Amino acid sequence: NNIAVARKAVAAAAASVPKPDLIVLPEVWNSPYAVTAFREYSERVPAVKDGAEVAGTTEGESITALREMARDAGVWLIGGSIPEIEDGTENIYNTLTAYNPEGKIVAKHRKVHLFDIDIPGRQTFKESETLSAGTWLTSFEAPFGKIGVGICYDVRFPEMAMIAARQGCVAMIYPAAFNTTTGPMHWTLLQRSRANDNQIYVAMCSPARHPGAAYQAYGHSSVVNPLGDVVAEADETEAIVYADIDTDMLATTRRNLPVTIQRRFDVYDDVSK
Ligand SMILES: NC(=O)CCC(=O)C(=O)O
Repeated sequence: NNIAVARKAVAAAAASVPKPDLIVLPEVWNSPYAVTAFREYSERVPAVKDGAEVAGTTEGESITALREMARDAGVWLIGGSIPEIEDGTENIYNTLTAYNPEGKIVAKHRKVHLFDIDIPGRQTFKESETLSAGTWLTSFEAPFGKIGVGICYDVRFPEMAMIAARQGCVAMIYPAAFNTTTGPMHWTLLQRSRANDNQIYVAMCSPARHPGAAYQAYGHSSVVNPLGDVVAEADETEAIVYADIDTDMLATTRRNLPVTIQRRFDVYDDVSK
């Protein structure tokens, strides 16, 4: 089943030399990516406050498995996302959890921007038919730098990445599942845009394409550096991609092209007005 596949992939990534500090899984890896499946595959996810789990909350089997994967491999893990069912409201969210090498949850993000699009004859999807939207932005501190997270369609909203960069994040990481219509159009462009605008690393991790699936994932997990160069990219088949987060390279980019300190917030009006 999918938990066994994820376990094997995390163990394989962790066994590579040099051993990675951080491993990332894709969006909705424990369920078909279908609005009709989210409730059936949903699980409880512990609450997280100020980077620590709130004691006494329950969790489903995928969360328990993700803890074990992080702990067994001794790595930081962004555990992709799974459908979450919320205690009390029974609302469903598309929820990401991140773990430290002790298997403790350090961040919980609910997809803020729901994927509701209609490109006639090509791609129609309406997450809001069964999902509710998250209401907060999420980042966590790790020894290799502060990491901001979003989920898939969140990458289209530049404000999220800009806020993360301004709060000191060195990377934005998005578990994602674009499709064969919007993937070729925008998958790479969006990552390069978020990276170049903010001079940070940007990574997106996708499920591999599955010929039998109703939703054809684009694949192409990739990593883009602060100059906007693609430094690692898979194709549409199952793969593990590796890249370094080089904070010296990030600093050099910002020194050579100092846009991060040249912004004119005294001239820009508040974009939300
Ligand atoms: N799962 C998603 O949010 C898909 C987003 C997508 O394909 C896009 O084009 O944006």
